[in-house]
Formats: sequence, structure tokens, C-alpha cells
Amino acid sequence: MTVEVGVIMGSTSDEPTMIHAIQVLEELQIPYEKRIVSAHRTPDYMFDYAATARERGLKVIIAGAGGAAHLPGMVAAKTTLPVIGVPVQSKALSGWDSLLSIVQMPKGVPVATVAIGTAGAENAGLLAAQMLSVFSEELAHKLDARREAKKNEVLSHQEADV
Ligand SMILES: Nc1c(C(=O)O)ncn1[C@@H]1O[C@H](COP(=O)(O)O)[C@@H](O)[C@H]1O
Repeated sequence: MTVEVGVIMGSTSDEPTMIHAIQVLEELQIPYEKRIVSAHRTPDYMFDYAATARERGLKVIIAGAGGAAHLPGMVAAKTTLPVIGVPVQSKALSGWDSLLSIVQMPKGVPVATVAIGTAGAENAGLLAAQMLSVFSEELAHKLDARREAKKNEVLSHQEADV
């Protein structure tokens, strides 16, 4: 099956966060690849990864990074595929640094930035799935079913009316 989503992250230390995006993709049976790519540490690989992503068949890239989180923006600079940026929670500044590095892109080069940390990573997986669902009724149905299940889970925790 052709890989549709590239899940990339600046370091192996981002894995505990980015696993939450991956779990959504696995749950929805979306083919993905996971790579450690860094604008700072492996700039040439990052450049090549982004520049060839579309021709390799990828449809969306989820990029997570922490601290001086330049990876999502730099990848977005080298591809016109949608890039979803996940600010990984940093120790020193609780992820504010990551968030601001990712979200404040100059006009013309968008990155769809989600919330800091694991909730953001999960939403990144869902957002990628929702983008792909535009072209897949099957995936749209899976997403509807997931929403319904989550809704029922919330409602099941309500106390019975007296
Ligand atoms: N922000 C970036 C980039 C980048 O933006 O290219 N490359 C690595 N990093 C980040 O450095 C943090 C610490 O990395 P280490 O734990 O490896 O020292 C990670 O959160 C990573 O995303």
C-alpha cells in the first residue's frame, strides 16, 4: 500500500509525543511512515525528504519538534503538501518555544499548527485523516464512527437525571 502520511520528528526523544498521532493512523488503517528528520541536525536529509515527498506519493506530512522547532516550517518551505506541525512539550519552556516557533509562519508558507503535546499529536493524526477523508468515503465513515463512539463514551459518564 502506498504510504499516505509522513510522520516526522526532530529527535527520538519526541517519540512518546508523536506516538499519539501514529496510534490514530493505525486505528484508522492509514498507511504511514515514521522518520527522524531534523532541520538542524540532518538539514540535507530534511531538504530531500520534503522535496521528494509528493513524488513519493505522500499526501500529508505531520512534523513534530520541540524547542527551536524549525522542522515543520522548513519542511513546509520545500513542499506544497499540507504540513501539520506538532509542538512537542519542551522541559525548559513547557512547549511555548515549540508552539511559537511553529505557529508564527510568514504568509505564503502555511503550517497547520495543533496544540502542545500529546493531545496536539492525537489531533494531528485526526486532522491528517480528515484531510484524506475528502477523497475517501470509507475513511469518512470511519471518522464518523469514531466521533460517535467518543460522544457515547462522554454521555455514558453522565449521572442519571433525578
Ligand atoms: N526542534 C528540533 C529540530 C528541528 O526543528 O529541526 N531538530 C531537533 N529538534 C528538537 O530538539 C529537541 C531535543 O532533542 P534531543 O532530545 O535529541 O536533544 C527535540 O524535541 C527535537 O524535536
